[in-house]
Amino acid sequence: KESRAMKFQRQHMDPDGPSNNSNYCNQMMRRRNMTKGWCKRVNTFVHEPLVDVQAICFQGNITCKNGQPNCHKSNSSMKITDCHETSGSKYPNCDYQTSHKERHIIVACEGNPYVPVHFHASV
Ligand SMILES: Nc1ncnc2c1ncn2[C@@H]1O[C@H](C(=O)NS(=O)(=O)C[C@H]2[C@@H](O)[C@H](n3ccc(=O)[nH]c3=O)O[C@@H]2CO)[C@@H](O)[C@H]1O
Repeated sequence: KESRAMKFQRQHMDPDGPSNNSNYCNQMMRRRNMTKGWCKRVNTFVHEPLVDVQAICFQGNITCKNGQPNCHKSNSSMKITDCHETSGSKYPNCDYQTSHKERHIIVACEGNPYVPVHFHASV
């Protein structure tokens, strides 16, 4: 069974990306298994080293939108790609808009070791 930490890495980590093509999201959403059963509507990939994203758990602690106390905001902005399902997207042909950005990211952390388990938002 996939751990929540590994699920976070599968869904959100791409240190070597992004290849600058507009098809990045269509490729990566399939490759990372987020188009099975339904098209995941929104997903962000982070293009920073895993250790830098794991370090966020020890940076700015903030309350999550859902009231949980275990969210953390990155000190610095990070290279990310936001994937948003297009209006024309129809399962199983999931279609995404690819947007490369630099943003501070907010993750939720859990466990021992205390690691990211949920991508909350980018600001
Ligand atoms: N405090 C917590 N502590 C620990 N765990 C917590 C906590 N809170 C939730 N979980 C858990 O996380 C799991 C999960 O999948 N939550 S999810 O909201 O659906 C994920 C969102 C995110 O993947 C994506 N998104 C969204 C925005 C964006 O910019 N970029 C972007 O990628 O869209 C998804 C839907 O929004 C679920 O098991 C929930 O229990």
